[in-house]
Amino acid sequence: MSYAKELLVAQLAVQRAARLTKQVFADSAKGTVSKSDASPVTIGDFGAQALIIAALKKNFPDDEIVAEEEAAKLREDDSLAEHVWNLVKGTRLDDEKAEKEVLGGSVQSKDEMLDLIDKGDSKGGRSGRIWAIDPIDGTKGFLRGGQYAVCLGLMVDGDVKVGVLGCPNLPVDDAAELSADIGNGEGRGVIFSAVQGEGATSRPLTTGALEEGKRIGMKKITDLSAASFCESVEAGHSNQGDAAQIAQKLGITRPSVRMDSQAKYGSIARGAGDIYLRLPVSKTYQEKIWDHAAGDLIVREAGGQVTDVLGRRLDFGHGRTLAENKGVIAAPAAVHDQVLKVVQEVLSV
Ligand SMILES: Nc1ncnc2c1ncn2[C@@H]1O[C@H](COP(=O)(O)O)[C@@H](OP(=O)(O)O)[C@H]1O
Ligand SMILES: [Mg+2]
Ligand SMILES: [Mg+2]
Ligand SMILES: [Mg+2]
Repeated sequence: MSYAKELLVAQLAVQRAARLTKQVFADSAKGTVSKSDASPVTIGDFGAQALIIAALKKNFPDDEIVAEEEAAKLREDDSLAEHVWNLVKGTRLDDEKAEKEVLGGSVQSKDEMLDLIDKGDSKGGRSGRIWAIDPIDGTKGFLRGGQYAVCLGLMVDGDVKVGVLGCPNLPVDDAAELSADIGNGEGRGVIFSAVQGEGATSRPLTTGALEEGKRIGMKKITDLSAASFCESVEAGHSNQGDAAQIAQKLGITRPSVRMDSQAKYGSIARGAGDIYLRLPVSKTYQEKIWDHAAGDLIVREAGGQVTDVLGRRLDFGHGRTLAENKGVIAAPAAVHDQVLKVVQEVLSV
């Protein structure tokens, strides 16, 4: 199997980071601060990013990393940094051997943690090995008590080769009904993974990475009117009015399931939902590569097709953003063209 070591490290790194985010999710104080674009970041985002980068630097010291967060806010506020440091030093896998031998054990000091967080500052691009990290995707969902995902992808020369999504609040059961609810938390926590050319799998977030995942696949739909749509919860992230018109034109009567984060990609990849639409809300917003790299590969390896609203494949080689794409349409390969056509009619593109 290709990229076996990368996959193992990525799965374990996501699993460990998700232990940290789950702890923050359960705590009432999430240490939220506002970023320059007014979006939120929490101690969970910082801590998870530090742990993932520590594991990547130990195993692949020469690889570049594009990660969402930076340590500046923590360097300005020592009590916030201390809070994150307590989480980081207290989080390890149960499997001691995997923790030490694969992930490289704990981070040594608060300063090392801050430096690690800042190692995610690569400009990205089309050459070499570059990891994309979203330590908590769907931070707003995370704060609301909804879905969120810990996301990691490896790109080689601009192409996503390995994708891992840890979704602590999705059901383990691939056959569970599509819903954004998190219930009482029982039976929850799943990792979706894919390696290019080798299919996509899911397995419980809590078991060791040595356990084989189960193959997942998109649902085979012939009648689009019976399809279910997945969309963002946040109206500011995707145009919900346009999506409603598209659904209507396709004859879809079921209401969209609104779910935060790349949990949407994972959900359609395992056939719990059918179509994920992310429709541009502004002319200027550029999607970030860490919001899509893992999900794009997982859906394509599960039998789906992912393009932007102009029908172009997502291009991860343009730096930290998907500068040459607008919006996202992810659907089973057999019906993607049909969906794209209606999207273009409604958006007049
Ligand atoms: N105006 C906008 N349009 C599209 N996506 C946006 C956006 N503003 C923020 N986002 C992104 O939407 C992501 C969440 O996606 P979703 O809406 O599917 O839950 C955020 O990830 P983070 O939560 O990691 O910051 C953020 O990067
Ligand atoms: Mg964010
Ligand atoms: Mg994100
Ligand atoms: Mg994030």
